[in-house]
Amino acid sequence: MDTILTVNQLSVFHQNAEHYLLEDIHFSLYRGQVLALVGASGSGKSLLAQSILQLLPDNLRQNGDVLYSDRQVNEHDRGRNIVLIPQSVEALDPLMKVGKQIEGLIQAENPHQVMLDLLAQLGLNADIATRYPFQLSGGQARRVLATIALGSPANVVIADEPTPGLDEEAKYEMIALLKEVQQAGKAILLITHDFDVALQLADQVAVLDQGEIIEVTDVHHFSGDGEKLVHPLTKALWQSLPQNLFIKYAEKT
Ligand SMILES: Nc1ncnc2c1ncn2[C@@H]1O[C@H](COP(=O)(O)OP(=O)(O)OP(=O)(O)O)[C@@H](O)[C@H]1O
Ligand code: NI
Repeated sequence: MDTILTVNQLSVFHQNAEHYLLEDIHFSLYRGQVLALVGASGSGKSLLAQSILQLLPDNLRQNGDVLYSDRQVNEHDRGRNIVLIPQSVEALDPLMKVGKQIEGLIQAENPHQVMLDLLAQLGLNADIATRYPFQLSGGQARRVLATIALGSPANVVIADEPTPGLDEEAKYEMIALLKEVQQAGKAILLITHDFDVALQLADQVAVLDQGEIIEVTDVHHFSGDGEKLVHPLTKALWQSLPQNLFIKYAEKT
């Protein structure tokens, strides 16, 4: 398969300390693939996204490799080759109309038309383009964020916690939006602590624990008793899903 993003021996640490926040991270993301990165709160998921995007806070440093198409990622890749779906519309410019912000990302001869097509594709009325971010409903906002990923020329999309605090319906809408992004041929690094969302979207799942990746595995390995999973924590994660607790209970009775 064709690798689009490779992370190799990546570490992130405090400027003045020996302590590692991420240690020896390695994985590959293939063209058109969804890799879910799961892990508990504080395990380092967002830091990993920031280090891939070269956006770490000033007090942190990184070393190791982040390769886009076999060369080191740099700031110019941001937005062009690798794009972040922000967690909320708060990441948008509050003073600029939504349509202009989407258009700004589109590299096509007629960005306005492409923007209108994308809105229509996602079931949004064209007048959304004339609104400011604060004038969007929650559902509209999520779709606008998805247009950012679809409109950008980037082949790699990083989605950091796209489904926090959403009710079931909104969660499934976000999953459907991300599927559209994937069908557009983009690779997605899906960061989530909602393991259920990861299983619905991902081809591969990487499990992060205290700054280290303990397992990268095919999503199909999450089946049965988890006998194809290697690390005890990965197995525990699988077995803790509500539907699996039910299976265990049913087997015992
Ligand atoms: N700028 C920083 N300086 C020092 N430590 C930081 C900084 N940013 C994050 N950390 C620490 O790094 C660890 C990983 O944080 P990170 O935000 O990546 O976690 P996460 O897995 O995304 O968690 P969540 O699921 O809650 O978003 C945490 O212990 C956090 O306190
Ligand atoms: Ni986070």
